[in-house]
Amino acid sequence: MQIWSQLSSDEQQTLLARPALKDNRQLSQTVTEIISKVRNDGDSALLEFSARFDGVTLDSLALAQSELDNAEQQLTGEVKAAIELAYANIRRFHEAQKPSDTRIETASGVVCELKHAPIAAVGLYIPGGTAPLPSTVLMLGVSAQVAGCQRKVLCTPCGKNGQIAAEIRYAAKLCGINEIYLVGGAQAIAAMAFGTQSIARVDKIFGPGNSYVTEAKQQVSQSAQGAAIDMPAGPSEVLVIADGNANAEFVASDLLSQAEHGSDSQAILVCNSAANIELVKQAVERQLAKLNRRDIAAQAMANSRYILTDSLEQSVAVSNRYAPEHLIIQTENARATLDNVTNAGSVFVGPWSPESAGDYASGTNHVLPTYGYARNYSSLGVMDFVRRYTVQELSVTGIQTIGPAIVSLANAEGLDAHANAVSIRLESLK
Ligand SMILES: NC(=O)c1ccc[n+]([C@@H]2O[C@H](COP(=O)([O-])OP(=O)(O)OC[C@H]3O[C@@H](n4cnc5c(N)ncnc54)[C@H](O)[C@@H]3O)[C@@H](O)[C@H]2O)c1
Ligand SMILES: N[C@H](CO)Cc1c[nH]c[nH+]1
Ligand SMILES: [Zn+2]
Repeated sequence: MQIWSQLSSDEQQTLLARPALKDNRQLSQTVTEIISKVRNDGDSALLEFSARFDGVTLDSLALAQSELDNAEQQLTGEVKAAIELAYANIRRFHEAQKPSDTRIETASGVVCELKHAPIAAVGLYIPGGTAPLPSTVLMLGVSAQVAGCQRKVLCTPCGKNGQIAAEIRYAAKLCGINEIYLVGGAQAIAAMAFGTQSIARVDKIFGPGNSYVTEAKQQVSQSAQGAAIDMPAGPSEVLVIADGNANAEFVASDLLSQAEHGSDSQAILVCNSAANIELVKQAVERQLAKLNRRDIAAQAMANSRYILTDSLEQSVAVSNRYAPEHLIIQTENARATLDNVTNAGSVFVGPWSPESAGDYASGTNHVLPTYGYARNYSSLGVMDFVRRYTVQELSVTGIQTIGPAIVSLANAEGLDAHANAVSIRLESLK
C-alpha cells in the first residue's frame, strides 16, 4: 500500500473525490417539471405525484390532529423513553445556542443594536423514501422550537399504507409541530416554497433528502418567489483518523454505520499504520456480513477509501482537505488532534464517541454540510432559524458627531441627496 506523500497530486485528488451525483441535467429537468406542475395545479399535482412515485392514493394531504394525539399510545415504552431522552439532550444543547442581542454606543449619541427574530414560517422536510427518520424530526423541530418560529410545517412521504410512523408523529408533537403533510420528494419542496390550496408557503426550507429533494431545494432557492434553504446537501459521509493503537473493531463499526445510509455514502479511513488498516479491513468484512442493509453498505464501501499516511499530522491534513461531514478521531490523544482540525461538519473525539451518538441522542445536530461544504457552511443550529437585523438611533449629539463625516463620504461618492439628508438636519440645528 502506497503512502499518501508518495502519491502524485492526481492520485491524491482521485482518492478524495466524492462519488458522482446523479446525472445532473436529466435530474434538473425532471425536478423543474415537477415544480412547475405543482405551481400550476397545486394539491392535485401533489396527489398525482404521490400516486406515481410513492404508490399511494390519498384522500387528504394533511395529517389529522387525532393522528398526532394518538402517536404516544402506539409506541413501546422503550422507544418513547428513547425519543424523550434524545429530545431533552438536543433541546439542552440548542437552548444554549440562543443568540443574545447587542446594543452599543459607537460614537457619542450614536446607538447601534443587533437584534434577532425567529423566521416566521419554516418548512421541515423529513426523508421517508427508504426509512422513517424520527431523529431528523427532532434535529429540525427542536431547532425551530427553541428559535421560536411561529409556524412549523413538516412534509414527509407516507408509507404504502398511507400512514406516517408513530415515532415521527410523536417526535413532531414534542417539538410543537401541528401542521404535517403526507407528501415527499421534489413536489413537497415545491409546495412549501410556492404554496398550494392546502399548504401555505413558508419562508425557509430545511432538511436532508435524496437527489430529487436536494435539487428541488436548490431550484426553489434560486427563484425570486421561492424560499430560502438551509444548505446544499449531498450523500452522507464519514472520515476516521486512527493511529496504530485505535480499536480496529470500533473503527470498522463507525465506517459501516455511515455506509448503511445509502449506496452513494462514503466512508474513509486515514491511518498512519498499515498494520491497523489491514485489521480494520478484516473487521469491516466480518461486521458487514451481519448487517440487515449489507447490500447498500457494501455498495457504499466500494466508494470508500483506506489511506495510509506517514504521520498523524499528515492524517489531519488529509482530513482538512477532504472536509468531511463527520470526522471521528481515534488516536492516542484525540483532544490534541482536534486542535488541528479546520474543516469538518461535526467531530467525534475518542473511542467512546461513535457517530451514532450525534445522529441520535448526544444533543448535537445531525444535519450537516456534506460534499466538502464543511469548508464554508456550518452544522445546523438555532441560528439558522433566526433572522438578524440591526437598529440605530442618533440623538442631536449623534448627528452632530458623525454628520460632517457622512456628508464628506456622500459627496465623495457623488450622492448629493444622501449628503443633503444630513446637511438639512445640521442646518436646522443652527
Ligand atoms: N445529511 C443528513 O442529515 C441526512 C439524514 C438522513 C438522511 N439523509 C439522506 O436522505 C436521503 C433519503 O432518501 P429517501 O429516498 O429515503 O427519501 P426522500 O424522502 O428524500 O425521497 C423520497 C421521495 O423521492 C421521490 N422520488 C422517488 N423516486 C423518484 C423519481 N423517479 N422521480 C421523481 N421523484 C422521485 C418520491 O416522491 C419520494 O416521496 C438519503 O440520501 C440519506 O442519505 C441525510
Ligand atoms: N447520519 C445521518 C446524517 O448524515 C443522520 C442519521 C439519521 N438517522 C441516522 N443517522
Ligand atoms: Zn447516520
